[in-house]
Amino acid sequence: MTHWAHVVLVGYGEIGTKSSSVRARMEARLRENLQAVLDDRSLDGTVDGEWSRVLVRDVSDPETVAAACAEVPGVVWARPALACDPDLDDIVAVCRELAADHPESTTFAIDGDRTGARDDDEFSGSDIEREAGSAVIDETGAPVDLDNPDRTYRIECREEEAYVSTERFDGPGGLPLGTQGKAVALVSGGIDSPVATWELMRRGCEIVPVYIDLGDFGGADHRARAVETVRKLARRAPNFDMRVHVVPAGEMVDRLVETIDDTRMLSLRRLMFTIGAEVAAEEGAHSVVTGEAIGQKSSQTGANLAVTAAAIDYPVHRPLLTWDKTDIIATARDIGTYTDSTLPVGCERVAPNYPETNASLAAVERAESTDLFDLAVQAARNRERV
Ligand SMILES: Nc1ncnc2c1ncn2[C@@H]1O[C@H](COP(=O)(O)OP(=O)(O)OP(=O)(O)O)[C@@H](O)[C@H]1O
Repeated sequence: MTHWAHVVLVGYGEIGTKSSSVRARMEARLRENLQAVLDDRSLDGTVDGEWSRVLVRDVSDPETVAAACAEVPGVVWARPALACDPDLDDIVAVCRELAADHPESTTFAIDGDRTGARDDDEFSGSDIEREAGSAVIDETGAPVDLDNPDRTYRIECREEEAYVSTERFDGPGGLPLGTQGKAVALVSGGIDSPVATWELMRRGCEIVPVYIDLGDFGGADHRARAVETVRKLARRAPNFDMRVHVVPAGEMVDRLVETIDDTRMLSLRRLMFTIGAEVAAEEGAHSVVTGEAIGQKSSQTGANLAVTAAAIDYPVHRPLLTWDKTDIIATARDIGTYTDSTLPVGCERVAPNYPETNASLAAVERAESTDLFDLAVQAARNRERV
């Protein structure tokens, strides 16, 4: 009787290219983040570490655990697998087991590897492929298709243990969250800013989410939408505090609308960046992130992006700068923020009738009174966490 256990294998990409000390640190962080997601979702599973692999043991629902792992930054793929002794007969027996639910009239391939030290007379990766292949044919009668198989039996035989899997969940790649410092993300709850926030998370940045309440020009439903999109993202990082910093900026916006006309939207953006920079200074973040894309709106022409970023000394990161809207929407759907982002919210227009598309920094600055920036900083300091 072959003994096997349900596990989930987790593969990562870029972490593997790091020096051994960086890699050890990143792997440890990834393990911690994965365990936090499983615990947060009350899924059975203990994250265990092995060289160049992260493995989840003691799982009772391998598919759900693998799907959850595949949501975590740094993960390239997750596979529900059966683990057995690194013995050819055992591996073949496990393949037979998995072949029991081989879908009818579908083709297959075996992709087998053997790693680690072994004697010359021991079995090789090709032996695994040949023996496992015959077993699957024997069980199912299914035809082999090495180029475009419907199902691949992936077998990894290591020194200590072998793993057999037929299913793969693709992850987001990137780096483990918490390895690249903190970034302030300006989150409006629209379609773009949650995607931009996610891009920074995906590259390992801890996020300080900031929603700017525009007073009469914003509204409770606007804010609820922003908070809900951040909550969706936070499910992927429950061991980080992603409560939203809500900045009460009604007075600042009223003053802006009273005093500035054509260049108002650029000044609004500059005030938002000022708020972002103030929060970044207080929270120890290295940058401010927005969902802006070149040419998407009048305030986002190339010239205008330069003018708005000049308001602060912190770098303004715009990960969606070159993305087309269709790609942004596809990612928003993928990460689960799209539905909340598209809830209709009523809000008054801050935009003037003829917004400037090609402003000079000097012209924008001339129209701005310094008390506007004081109001921005004050609003940032009066923020609340929700
Ligand atoms: N009320 C707000 N609070 C925080 N950040 C905001 C707010 N409004 C806009 N931003 C930031 O400024 C960027 C550009 O603003 P814009 O008016 O184009 O946003 P939007 O269309 O309302 O939302 P999104 O860009 O998220 O789709 C946003 O991507 C976001 O980073």
